[in-house]
Formats: sequence, structure tokens, C-alpha cells
Amino acid sequence: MSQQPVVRIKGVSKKIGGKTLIDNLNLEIPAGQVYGFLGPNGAGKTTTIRMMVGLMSISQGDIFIGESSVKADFEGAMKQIGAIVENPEMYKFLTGYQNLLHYARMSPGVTKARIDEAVARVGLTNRIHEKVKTYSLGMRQRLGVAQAILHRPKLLVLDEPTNGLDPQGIRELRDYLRELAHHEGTTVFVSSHLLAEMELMCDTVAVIKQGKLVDVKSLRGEGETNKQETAFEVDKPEEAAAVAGAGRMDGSLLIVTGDREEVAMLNARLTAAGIRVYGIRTLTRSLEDQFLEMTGGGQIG
Ligand SMILES: Nc1ncnc2c1ncn2[C@@H]1O[C@H](COP(=O)(O)OP(=O)(O)OP(=O)(O)O)[C@@H](O)[C@H]1O
Repeated sequence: MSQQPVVRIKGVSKKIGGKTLIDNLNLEIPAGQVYGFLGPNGAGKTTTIRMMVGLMSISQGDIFIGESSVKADFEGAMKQIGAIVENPEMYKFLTGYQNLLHYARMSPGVTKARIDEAVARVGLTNRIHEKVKTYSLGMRQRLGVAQAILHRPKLLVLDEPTNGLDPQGIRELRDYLRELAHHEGTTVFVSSHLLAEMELMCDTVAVIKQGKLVDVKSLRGEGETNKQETAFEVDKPEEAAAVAGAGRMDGSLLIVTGDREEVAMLNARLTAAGIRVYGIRTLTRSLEDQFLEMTGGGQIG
């Protein structure tokens, strides 16, 4: 990724009353991604986000949004951020649209056309003229996101946005966040303690534990092949190995490393060669195993 990162967290620490909540955190968030911030409860996700969006002071280090330092150019940095950190305050007896109009009046340059566009981005067009009190949690959140992106921020920050959503709501959130990042170019930074969600939603995940960065994993990076160890259960493992031209044998299993397409192709070749394939299993450790290992087997859900 040649573009300048949208966020640069540089040597950031947060100390409160002699306690170090965040310890020398360094992180760069590339443009146009859905970037996950994953860690067990109490790891320091919210603390980091609060510093990033200017709700909490930075004890040490600095955070840059684009070129703007949160410490030295607070206004400049905040202009580029849209965020939902605490539950967004909405007027429940007004319609979604009236709420957005109200916020738009406080944001210079936000036109009615932009309101419509933001509403469409979060898929709320057909309910936007109904009162907020009739909205589900997922719809309130969409409205919150529409409000947060009205001024076309470079960066959208969401703290634990899947909390309280049902599976359908989570799926919709995932879809529109990915759409925002990949089609509108808004970089999305989203925290969660739920790994499976992060895996489906994010392009990259940074893992934090006890205030320290543990790892950064690219889940869909370019050039990153999703090669996995896959076991084929076959009737003739030796012949299967010859057909595959690679891999190792383990009993009736032929174990090869490849991406999804290679697995499908090898299966077709084995079958064509008269070898019976009884089962195909992925052996590579899941991100969950890796996460548990990274965070020392701590609670993740
Ligand atoms: N104002 C504060 N004063 C003292 N300690 C705090 C304060 N805010 C948070 N903490 C502590 O800092 C640690 C990190 O909290 P934080 O809320 O950032 O974690 P988190 O990763 O967001 O977890 P969760 O998913 O539970 O919100 C916790 O141990 C918490 O108790």
C-alpha cells in the first residue's frame, strides 16, 4: 500500500493514577480498509479510541490523522474523523431525517443531497422518514453512522459496533462498512472482542492485550495468498500423492498446502485419476487459535 496511512499512532501511552492502560502503542492504519482492533475485555481498545477521537488526553506519544497531530492540531485532526464511541444521542420523537438535518445544520457544507447519499450508504433510505423511536438497534446504529459520515470524514471510528446486534444486523453492518471502505474510500476502524466477526468484516486486524500491541494480521491483503493445509482422505494415498506431485501422507490422508481454487482443482484431478476422495478437511489453525495463543488463552467472548 503506497498511500500514506490515514492514522499513525506513534509511541502512545496512557497512564491514569500510576496505572499504565496503554503502553507505547504503535500502529498505522492504511487508507480504504476496514481495520479491526481486537482484544479481550479490558485490553485498552476503548481507551485507545477515546484518545484517537479526542475524548481523552494522550499521556505520551501522538496520534496523526492524515497529516494532523491530535495534540498539535486538534481541530484539523477531528475534522477528518467521524465516530460513534458512546451511543449517539438521537431525538427519538423526530424522524431519522429530521435528526440528520439537525446535525447537518451544525456541519458546514453538508447539503440535503449529501444527507440522502449518506442515508443510502447505510441502507436506511426507505425508513428515514419514520420516527427514531420505531427503529431497531441496528437501524439506530445506521442512523448514527450516516450522521458520522455526513461531513465525508477520511476515517470512521466505531467502538464495538456489533454489541447487541442480532446476526442479521451484524451482517448488514458488515456489508455497509465494507462498502464504505472499498467503494467510498472511507477508512473504517472498528473494535471488537469477537474474533469471528472481525475475521468476516476486516481487511486487517491489530490485536491488543493489556495495553500492548500483540500482533497485526492481514486477512485479505494483496499478494497474500490464503494458502491452507488441507487433508484429502483417499483410498490410495500414494497414487494421490503422485497425482498431486506435492504434499505428505498420513495414513489414508494426503496433506497438501494450497488456496481454495487449488484444493478444488486437485480434487477434480484425483477423481479423474480414479482415486476416491472421501473427505476434504482444512487443517490450518484458525485465526481463533492464533488469537488465543497471542492473547495467552484469555477470554475472548
Ligand atoms: N478512567 C479510567 N481510570 C482508570 N482505569 C481505567 C479508566 N478507563 C479504563 N480503565 C481501565 O483500563 C483498562 C482498559 O480499558 P478499556 O475500556 O480501554 O478496555 P477495552 O479493551 O475497551 O475493553 P472492553 O471491551 O471491556 O471495553 C481496563 O482495565 C479498565 O478498567
